[in-house]
Amino acid sequence: MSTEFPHIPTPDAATHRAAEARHLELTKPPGSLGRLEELGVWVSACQGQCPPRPFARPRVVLFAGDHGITAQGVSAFPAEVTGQMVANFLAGGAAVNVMASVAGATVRVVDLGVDTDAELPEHVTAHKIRRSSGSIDREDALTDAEVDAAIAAGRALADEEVDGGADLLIAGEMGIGNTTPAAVLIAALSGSEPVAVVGRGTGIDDQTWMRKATAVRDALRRARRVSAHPVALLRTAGSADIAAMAAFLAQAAVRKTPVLLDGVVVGAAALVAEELAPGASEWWRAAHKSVEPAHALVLEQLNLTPILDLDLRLGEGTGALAALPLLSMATRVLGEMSTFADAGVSEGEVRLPATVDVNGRNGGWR
Ligand SMILES: O=C(O)c1ccc[n+]([C@@H]2O[C@H](COP(=O)([O-])O)[C@@H](O)[C@H]2O)c1
Ligand SMILES: Cc1cc2nc[nH]c2cc1C
Repeated sequence: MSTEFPHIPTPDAATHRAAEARHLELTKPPGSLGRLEELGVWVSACQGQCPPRPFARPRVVLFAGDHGITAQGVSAFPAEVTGQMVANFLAGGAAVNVMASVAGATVRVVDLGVDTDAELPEHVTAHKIRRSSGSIDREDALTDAEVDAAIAAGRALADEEVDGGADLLIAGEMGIGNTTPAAVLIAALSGSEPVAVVGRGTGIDDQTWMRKATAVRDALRRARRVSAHPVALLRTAGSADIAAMAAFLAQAAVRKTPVLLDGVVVGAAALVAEELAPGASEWWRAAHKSVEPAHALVLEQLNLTPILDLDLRLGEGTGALAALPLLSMATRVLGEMSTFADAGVSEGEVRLPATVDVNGRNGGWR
C-alpha cells in the first residue's frame, strides 16, 4: 500500500442540514443542549444519516512502541514500562480497560515497536515494525522502508476495524518517551520553539525537563528540514507507533468513520495526518485538552474545540473514552428525543436569524 492517500470527502452536508433542522424540532429550546447539539449533528453528517444511529461498536486501537530518545534521559519512567504496560492492557488492568468498559468500547492492543523480549500474542505483534526507534536528536527514527511499513500498518488497522464493524474509532498510545517526538512533530508543523512544546510528560523534574528541551531542540533542527514532507517528517522525528497512528487517523477519514482524538501524542499524529490527507480532520473531534502545552497548539492548528478539560495526561485513549459517553448522548438525543409535534408540546417564538448565536459564542466551533 502506498503512502499516498486519496481525496478526503467531507461529512455529508445535506445530512448536516437535516440534523440541524431536526434539532429545532426536538422538545427543548433551540440550542439549549449547547455543544452537545453540534456533536450530534457531526455524528449524523459522518454517518450520512439523520437521525443518527447509536454507536454499535466504538473501538480503541492502542498503538504501543518504544522510543530511542529515552536513552537521553527524557522520561520519569524507564523504557521497560512500555512492555510491562502492554501486558497490563492485555490482562485488562489498565485505565483504558476500565474506562472502555464503562463507556461501552472495546480495546485492541497493537505492538508497533515495543522493545521487549516478552512473547506477545500474534494478534498483538502482527503489525510490528521494529524494536524501539532511532534517537531522534542525532539520527532518524526509522528507515524509509520502516516508515512506509508503519503507514501501511496504520491504514490496514483502520481498514480492519471499519470492515469489522467499528463505527467510532479512538487511537490510544503507550510508549515511554513518546511525548518527546510528539513535541518535535508539533513544533515542526506549527513553527513553534522548543520551550513552547516541552511539557512534563509522565511527571519529569526540572533537570529531566532541561535534557528533554535539549533533545527537542536538536531533533527539531533535523526535523525542520523535512517539515514540508509528512512521510519524511515521520521517518526523521516520529516512530513506528506515531507513523502508524497518523495513517490510521487519515484512513479513518478515507473510510468515512468518525474519530475521537485523545491527548498530545495522538494530537501530534493527527497534525501529520492532516498533512498526509488534507481534510481528514473534518472526521475528528477533540475529546479533551491535555495538560501538555503542545496539545493546545494542535487544537488551535486543527481548529478543534476540546469537549473536556480535565487535566488529563495519561494517554492510552483515556481522554477520548472520558468523552465517549457525551458523544453517545449527543447522538442518541438527536435520534431518540420526541419532536414538539409528536409530544404535543407548544413551540415558542424563538425566531433568531442564523447569524445570532444565542449561546454567546463568537463564530462556529468544532
Ligand atoms: O496523552 C497525553 O496528553 C499524555 C501526556 C503525558 C504523558 N502521556 C503518556 O506518558 C507516556 C509518555 O510520557 P514521557 O514522559 O515518557 O514522554 C506515554 O505512554 C503517553 O501515553 C500522555
Ligand atoms: C505506568 C504508566 C502507564 C501509562 N499509560 C500511558 N502512559 C503511561 C506511562 C506510565 C509510566
